[in-house]
Amino acid sequence: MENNVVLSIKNLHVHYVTADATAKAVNGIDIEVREGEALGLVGETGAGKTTTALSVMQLIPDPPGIIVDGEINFEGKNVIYNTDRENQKMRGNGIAMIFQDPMTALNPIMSVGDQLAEVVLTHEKISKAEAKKRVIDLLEIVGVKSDRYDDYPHQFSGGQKQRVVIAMSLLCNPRLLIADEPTTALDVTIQAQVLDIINKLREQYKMSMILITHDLGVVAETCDNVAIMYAGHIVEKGTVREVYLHPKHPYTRGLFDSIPKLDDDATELIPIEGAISNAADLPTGCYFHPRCKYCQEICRREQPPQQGDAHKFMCHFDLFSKEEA
Ligand SMILES: Nc1ncnc2c1ncn2[C@@H]1O[C@H](COP(=O)(O)OP(=O)(O)OP(=O)(O)O)[C@@H](O)[C@H]1O
Ligand code: NI
Repeated sequence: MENNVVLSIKNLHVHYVTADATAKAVNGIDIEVREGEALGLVGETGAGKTTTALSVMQLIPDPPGIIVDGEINFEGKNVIYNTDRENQKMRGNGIAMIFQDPMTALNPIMSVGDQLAEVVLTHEKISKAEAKKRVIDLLEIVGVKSDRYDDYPHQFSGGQKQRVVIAMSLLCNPRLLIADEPTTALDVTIQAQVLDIINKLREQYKMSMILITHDLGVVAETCDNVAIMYAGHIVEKGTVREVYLHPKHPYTRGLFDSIPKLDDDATELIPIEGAISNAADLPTGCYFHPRCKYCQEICRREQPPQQGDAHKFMCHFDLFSKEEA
């Protein structure tokens, strides 16, 4: 693998095609994730974050979803051409995904211990006793006591369920964890605990991670790099430090301006003025232009180029570098 790149997405385009509309959910994004790196993927609702994650997992519902163009290379292999069997293997011990709602991952009519053991047994040739031991050990690590092995999902609180799901996603030592708003459904105090667990395990297992969230504070605490997504584009990306200290895209600026203080608890994004564009009816030129207070004629006409090297942004202008100098 070149430079320890675990995941490399190139020029990915994903549409949802229905009888009366084509929603252009992802419109040519590039993402790279290295060994051990945590990348935050941030953007308002409808930006295309989950679609990106599902594309990597090869779980886009088809129909209506279609990967129209691009590459998704995981450990050097384009997963778009995977067979079902290869996908199963990849989801077994290559990439794991944690969904926002833990119940999508848990079977309500099977005890938690049994379903986790089953995950291990379908992917590895080990004995039932060994599988059970692995499950109990991992449940302990995420803070679920072993005497809950035979309990059913409905007997767990929301936070406990999400711990179980985290344990489940790590059973087969994935190289990449995709966490899609893993704490949104939880109380604030529980959120911090769950993030702590994810962080510790990530270090312990040297996992890479893509963390999808609306919460810029969570990204600051958890991630090395950040990608800001808007209407199916990555409009800005770089190290958390660079992007937070020197945001270069008007949209990123807007996101930070909408937060009272970064060290405040209220880091949830407050929507900036105007609504995100309808993916089935995207504007001409720069997709952000209808909401941009710096909009010029060229922005209505032409899609902006990518600027920058390590810190990239997609804009016709470089509006904020001067004021910093
Ligand atoms: N199954 C589907 N059929 C049709 N359109 C869809 C489908 N799933 C998503 N879309 C559309 O694709 C676009 C991107 O949706 P996606 O769920 O990827 O956004 P997101 O960034 O994850 O948003 P959120 O923060 O709300 O989870 C939206 O316009 C959405 O309406
Ligand atoms: Ni989503």
